[in-house]
Formats: sequence, structure tokens, C-alpha cells
Amino acid sequence: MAIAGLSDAGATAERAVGMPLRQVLSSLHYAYPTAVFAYYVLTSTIAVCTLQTKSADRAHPRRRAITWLLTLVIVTYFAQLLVLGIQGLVRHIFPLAEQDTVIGLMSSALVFGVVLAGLSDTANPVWYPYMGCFGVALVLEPVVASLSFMVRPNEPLDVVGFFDISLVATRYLAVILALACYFEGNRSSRLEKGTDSERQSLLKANGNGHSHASHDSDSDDQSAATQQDGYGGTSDASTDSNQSSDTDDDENPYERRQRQASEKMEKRLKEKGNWLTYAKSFLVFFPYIWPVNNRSLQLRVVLVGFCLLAMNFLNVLIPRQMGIIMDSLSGTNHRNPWTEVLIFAGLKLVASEAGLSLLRQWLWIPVEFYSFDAISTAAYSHVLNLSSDFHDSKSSSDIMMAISCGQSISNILESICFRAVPMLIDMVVAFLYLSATLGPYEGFITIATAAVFMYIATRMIAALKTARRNEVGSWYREHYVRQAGIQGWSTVASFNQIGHEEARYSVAVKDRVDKTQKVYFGYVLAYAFQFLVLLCGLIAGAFLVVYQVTHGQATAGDFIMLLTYWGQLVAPLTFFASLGKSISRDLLQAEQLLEIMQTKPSVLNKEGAPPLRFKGGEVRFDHVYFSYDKKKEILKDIQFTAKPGMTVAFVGATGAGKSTILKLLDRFYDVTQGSIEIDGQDIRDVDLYSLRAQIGVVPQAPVLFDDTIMNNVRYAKLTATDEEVYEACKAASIHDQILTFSDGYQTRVGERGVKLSGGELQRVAIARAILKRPSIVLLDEATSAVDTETEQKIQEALRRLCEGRTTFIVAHRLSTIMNADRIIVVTGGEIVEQGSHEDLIRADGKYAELWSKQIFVKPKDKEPREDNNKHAGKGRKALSIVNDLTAEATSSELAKVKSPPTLNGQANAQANGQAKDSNSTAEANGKPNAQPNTPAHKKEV
Ligand SMILES: Nc1ncnc2c1ncn2[C@@H]1O[C@H](COP(=O)(O)OP(=O)(O)OP(=O)(O)O)[C@@H](O)[C@H]1O
Repeated sequence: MAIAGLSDAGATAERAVGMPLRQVLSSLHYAYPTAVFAYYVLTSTIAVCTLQTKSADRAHPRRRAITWLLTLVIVTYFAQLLVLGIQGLVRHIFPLAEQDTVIGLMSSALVFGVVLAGLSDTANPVWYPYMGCFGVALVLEPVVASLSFMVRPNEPLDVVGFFDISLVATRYLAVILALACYFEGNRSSRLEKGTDSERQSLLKANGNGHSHASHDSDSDDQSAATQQDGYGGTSDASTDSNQSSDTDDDENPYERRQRQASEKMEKRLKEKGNWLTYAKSFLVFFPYIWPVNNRSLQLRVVLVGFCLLAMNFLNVLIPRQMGIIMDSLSGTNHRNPWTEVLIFAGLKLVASEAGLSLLRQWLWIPVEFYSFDAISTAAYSHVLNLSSDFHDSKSSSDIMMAISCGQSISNILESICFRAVPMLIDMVVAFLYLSATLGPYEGFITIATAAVFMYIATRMIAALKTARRNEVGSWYREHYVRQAGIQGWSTVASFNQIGHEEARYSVAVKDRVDKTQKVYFGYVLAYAFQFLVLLCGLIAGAFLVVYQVTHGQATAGDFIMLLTYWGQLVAPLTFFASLGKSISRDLLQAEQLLEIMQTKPSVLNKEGAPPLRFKGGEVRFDHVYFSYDKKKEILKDIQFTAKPGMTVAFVGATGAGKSTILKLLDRFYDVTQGSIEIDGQDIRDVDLYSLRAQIGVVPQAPVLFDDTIMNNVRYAKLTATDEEVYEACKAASIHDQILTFSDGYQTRVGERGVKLSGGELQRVAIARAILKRPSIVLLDEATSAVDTETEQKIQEALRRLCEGRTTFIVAHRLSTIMNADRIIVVTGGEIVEQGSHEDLIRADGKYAELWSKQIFVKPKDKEPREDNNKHAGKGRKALSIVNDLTAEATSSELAKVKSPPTLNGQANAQANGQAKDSNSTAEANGKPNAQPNTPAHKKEV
């Protein structure tokens, strides 16, 4: 940069050399810092966008030295400015040097300050943006210095001149040293790496497979190196996420969610390779954000854009108008103050909440709600159309939260389009306008103040991170104590611990209040500092204008214009400081929704698939294999055929895979291998909805909606009349009981049907299935012991439901098992036996063993426990088989078990593990193996 002292009294300098050289120097004074800044911003953006900052995994051994050298570069600029200032004071000349020289020095100090801030904030930086800046300095510094020397007046150098030259030389030396440090550090780091890898133990140093770099220099670098884990802590944001990814013991649910979301985001970023392709994945939301098929909404968006530009324009016009009024009042200009005030009032009105702002909102609100509506419905519909694997693996609260996150996508766009972009335009306009009206110093002061403000504001917000974390933690603790006390009130009361709970809560509240106060105070302090910076900028700018006014270079109106303009810039600046944080929060939330939207259903409804043609309901499992996670095989080589109208019961130990067989038939999952056919049609090749229309399911723990009984039953067929519902309920033996409820069919059943007893719940579920009139029935039988009368009613209801329909039951009651036409014994995902009850008893195999155990262990004479199943949620099952036989039936069956009848050859073969083969043979002959029991032949037990 210029040798300031040498170029003082620039007027005389021009006499010494030709004008062109002076002009080149003047341009360089502006171009040099601009070039450094442009290079730094451009390369840093590329580094961030291409994720190089994330993968920079090794601290540079000379980072600290380079930072100090950069600081020295900045100090030399300030020293030159100081020299100029002192000289000016001594000689009473202001400004002492040419304007471009001073602006050049100040801008260079500012630009290298920005570079220094970036370097100090980053533990493991990507170096080319920084080294490139030194490179530009290496080339341009000597050029500027030589030119300055050439344009200097032909006078001998004084002490100040020598001091100035030494400052420039020091700076140049610092630049060379910084570059040398960088290359030397790289070389020694490479050597070290080689030695490291020779010395490295065979075991990885840490879980992430990174060995910690050992450095010969500062401990900061060491600690920075230890922070890295693939996504090295290269910036505040990534360092934060790395730290938080250590699963903390006292991590609260909010933090856990945030951590998981940011881990997902990092993972996706890594997969995508750079920010641009990452951002592109959000294009799935484009049709929901941009009203693709709605011209009028599109027009509104365009008009909103015009409103924003007009606002930018008004932000200049209003302060300008204030200045004009002031000048017209003081007589500096010859305008009519009345007219000017009227113009001012008009401008204010247009810029007010009743003007452009109102128009913008009016234009924007329908667009905003369009996106909210479109995203929410699309997300909900997408989730409903996803398959069982998705719903089984996600917690419902997470899914619901993700769906409601649609808003965050429009928030991001709004923040960028309506706030960030207008704010940037405002800043550029302010810089240009103030430079044009009050000179480049004023423009520089504005930009410098904005830069320092941003830096301080973002640093202070980041510094509050721990305090905020503590606050959220204390909030959760308070919530937990309160919830525990209220939910467990009866325990608290019966153990006389009310006093204890009160004390606990009071401590929790105090703690939360304390932590919240700290955060509040932190924010207040941060704001105070931010406003101090702004005030300093304003005072500097105001002093400059006062100087100009007193020297006749500006008017009093200009002063008023500046004050008004500053007032207008404060609010967007404050907002901009927290923009990064709010965008990253919205991005994390949007990421969760994006993940869902990108999930494809694993069970696909083939396009153009024909509907299932039902021809009686023959179901055939053909060498079916299945695995939930593609690792552990749950079902192996399942094959059987159920003839139309047949009842097939699955028995076996818990976890054997019985319910999974039912899930496959209803296509909640697709088989991994083999096929399932209904009436000769592979269920994957028919329309999914037509398949499910033919199947009625009664789950073990039915879930009802928090609605009336009428609506719950009618859910099976929304067009059903009340009469049809009554009929279904009668068939399910629940009608009379419903009529005894206070509101009859209009009684609300509570959340998940909690207000109904287990027996009632089951029968409502059966009524629902009956109303559907399915062709195939899937029944995961409940095991809860209910009183005899209720049980009879349930059995009766089930009998009506299954009558004449192919039925598959995961059987938990001995009576059901015995009544089935075919019993299939499943062990470890394989069919080990199948046949009728009599045959399997005779075969004396696995089934006979299971049967004899149950008949002894669970006699019928138990207390009725109708409510057992009441709160059974998804996946909560009573797992044993219930002996619901009458005393007489039990003893007669026991007699059979104790002395099984003579085995016939066929049954014996099955019991000896040949069930599948013999089964295939029997099927080939068109009849089930063992002795088939048609519904007409059901045994009376
Ligand atoms: N959604 C799922 N994801 C992964 N594994 C599952 C899932 N559902 C069940 N499993 C596993 O599959 C196996 C078979 O489960 P299934 O529910 O079919 O057994 P089951 O014989 O019906 O048992 P029970 O009589 O206890 O209900 C079990 O090991 C279970 O842990």
C-alpha cells in the first residue's frame, strides 16, 4: 500500500510526475483492497460450498505464526494512518494525504481485518483463500510502493518518510514470512505425516479412525486437531455440531433432536459433496413453494419483488428528503419547505405500514399460505403413503414434528428474499449514496461499521451458546419434575411426599430462572455492545459531516440526512446478525422434512396394476422368505395353501414370525423371496387398494380413534348407513352393550379407545371388520383373559366374522387352535408341523408338546380380567397361550395327550419334520394334508 508520508502534500507531487502515473496509483489504492476482498470472499465461498472447509482435517503447524504476521500487516496500516493523523495535527492540514491514499489504507486495514477474523475463527482452515490474499499483497505492495515513490515530490526524505518506508517494508516482510511459514509448515507437516504413519500403532487412535496430529507448535492447534472427527471443527458451526455429537449424559430431548438433525444434515452434505448439490435436494419442495399452476399467485410474487425494490429506493429518498427540508428551512436551497414537507409526508406514508408494507403483505399472504397448505398436505399425504417399515422405525412424534416443519422452508426463503437480499441492497446503496453525496470517507465509515458490527454481533451470539444450552436443560428439568409430580400424584400423596415434591419443584424453578436470567443478561450485554459499535460509527460519520459543513463542503441538510439514514440502517443490521442462526435452525428442521419426502415407499403399488379378482379366497404362500432389515431372516421357506373358506391357525413361540406372516399377506411388507398368491394372482401384481379391500384385520390391540363408537365402526365403510353399523355391531355381540352407554353410539371412546374395556374394544374392532365384509380375515387373537360371558360373546362374534371366509389366526386360545382347519406350527421362522389338531396330537411332535404344556399350566378357572388389554399399545402383547377350555374338555384333551391314539403313517411323517414335503403332496392332490376340517366339521370343545 501507499507510502503515506511520501505522498503527503499530494498537490505538489502531481507537479513532479505526469498525471497518468498519479491516476494509476489512485486507482490502485482502491483496487488493491477491493481485489483482496473479492478474492477472499470468492475463494472462501467456493471452499464452503464445496465442503473443503469440512474436510480440512489437519491443523497447520504454523497457523499461529501466520496469524501474528497477518496482525502485523494490519498494525502497519494503522501505524501509517496514525502517522498521517499526527502529521496532519502538527501541520494543521486535514486530510494530509490524498483521499485515495487514506481510503486505501483504511480499506486495506479493514479487509485484512476481515481475513484475520476468518483465520482466527477457524481451527483448521482451508488455506488458499488466506494465502491468495498474501499472494495479492506480494504482487501489489511493491507496485503501489514504487508508484508512491515515483510520484513523491522531489525532496529529501525526512524522519517521517523513513518511518513510513520502514512500515511498508515491515509489512512486505510480514507478507513474505507468512507465505514462507505456510510452505515450510506444509513441508514439515508432510514429513511428520510420513514419520507418523511409520510410527503409528496398528490400532486407530480414536473411534473415528483419525490419529491425532502431533504438532511442534501451539497447543491451540493441538486442541483444534483433537476436535476433528471427519468433519473437522473448521468453523463455529461445525465445531458446535462436533462437540454436540458427543452423546452427552445430560443431553435433554431438545438437544438430542438438534444433534440428531445436525448429524443427519452433515451426513447428507457429505453424500452430496457440496452445498450446491445439497441445496438442490431441496428442489423437491419447489412445486409447493412456487405456485406452479397459478398465474395470479406468480404475479403476486413478482409484484412483491417490486415492492421490495421500491422499499430500497424509499430508504434513500426519505433521509434525502429530510435533508432537503432542513436546507429549505435554513435557506441553503430555494425550495418551498411546505412542498418538501408534503413530499416527505407522502414518502413516509408510502414507506409506512399503511403503504408499501400493507401492499406487500396483501400480495404475499396468499402466496405464503399457498406454500404452507401445499407443503403440509403433501408431507402428510406422503407419510400416509409410506410403508410399514418407515412407520415402524420412526416415532410418531418425530414424524408429526417433521410434517409441521413445512413452515421452516418458507421461513428460509422469506429470510433470504425479504430480509437478507433487501438488506444487502440497502448496504450497497448506502455505501454508494453516502460516498457520492458526502465523499468516500463516509461510505467507508458505513461499510466498516457494518462489518465490525456483524463480527461482534455473531461472536457474541456464539458466545452465549453454553448459557442457552444450560437454560434449555434447566427448562427440561423443571418440566420433568412438574410432570412427574402431577402424573404420579397418587404415589406422591400416598407416600406423603408432597412436601418433598414441592421442594424439588421450587429448586428446579429457581435453577431455570437463574439460567434464564443469565441468558437474558447475556443478550442485553450483546445488544449493548452492538449498539456501541453503531454509535461509534455514527459519531465518526457525524464528525466527518460536521467537518464538511464547517468547511462548506456539505450542508446542514446533509447532516440530518446522515442521521436519518443511520437510524434506518440499524434495524436490518441487527436482524442480519442473527440471520445465520435462524436460517441454520430452519434448515435443520427442513432437513427432517426433506428426509421424509425423499423416503420412497418400499411396498409399491405397481402402476396400472389390475384389481384383485376374487374367486373364493385361495391363499398360497410359495417358498416365502422374509427379512425386515435384509440381515436377519425372519421367515424361511414358508409354503402352504389355504383353500377358500378354510381357517388356518398359526401357533408357536413368541417371536417365531406368526404375525409377520399376516403382515405379508396384507402387504404391509413385501416378501424378500418367493411369492404370495390369492386366487392365483401374485399380490404384488394387483392393485394394492383392491387387495386391502378384500382383507379384514382384527389386530390384537385394536386402535380406535378418539371419536364416537358410531364413527369408529363406520370407518371400515364410510358410506355405511346407521342401520348397517347396528347390524355389524349386533353381529359382533356389542350392540346391546353400546345401548347401555350414556350416549349410546355417540359415546366417545377416548384416545386409542381407552374408555372401553378390553372385551368391548375387541368387539368394536370385530364389528368394524364385519362391516367391511372382507373376503379374507386376518386375526391376531388377543390373549387377555376375560370373563366367561364376554369370551363367549367374542368367540361368537369371531365365528360370524370368519364364517365362510378364508381366515388366518395368530392363535392364542386353545379353543381357537382346536377349531382351526389347519394348524401351522412356526418355530424360528420355519414351518415345523402342520395339520389338524387331532393329527398333530397323534404325531406327538412340537405341537403336542406345546399343547400339553399349556393345558396343564393355564387352567380356565381364573379371575375375570376384562381390562387386561385395555391399555395395550402397539407391540404390547400378552404372549402366552390361554387355556380357555371347559373343565370337561380339558380333562378329555388331557386324556388324549397322556395316551395319544395310535399314530397313522401320514401324521407320523409330518411330526418327524417332513411336514412341508407331505404338505406339498397333499396340496398337489387338491386337499390339505392330515385330516382336513371344513368349517362344517368344526369340533365342539
Ligand atoms: N417391524 C419390525 N422390524 C424389525 N423386526 C421386527 C419387526 N416386527 C417384528 N420383528 C421381529 O420379527 C420377529 C418375528 O416377529 P413376529 O411379530 O412375527 O413374531 P410372532 O411370532 O408374531 O410373536 P408374538 O407371538 O410374540 O407376537 C421377531 O424377532 C421380531 O423381533
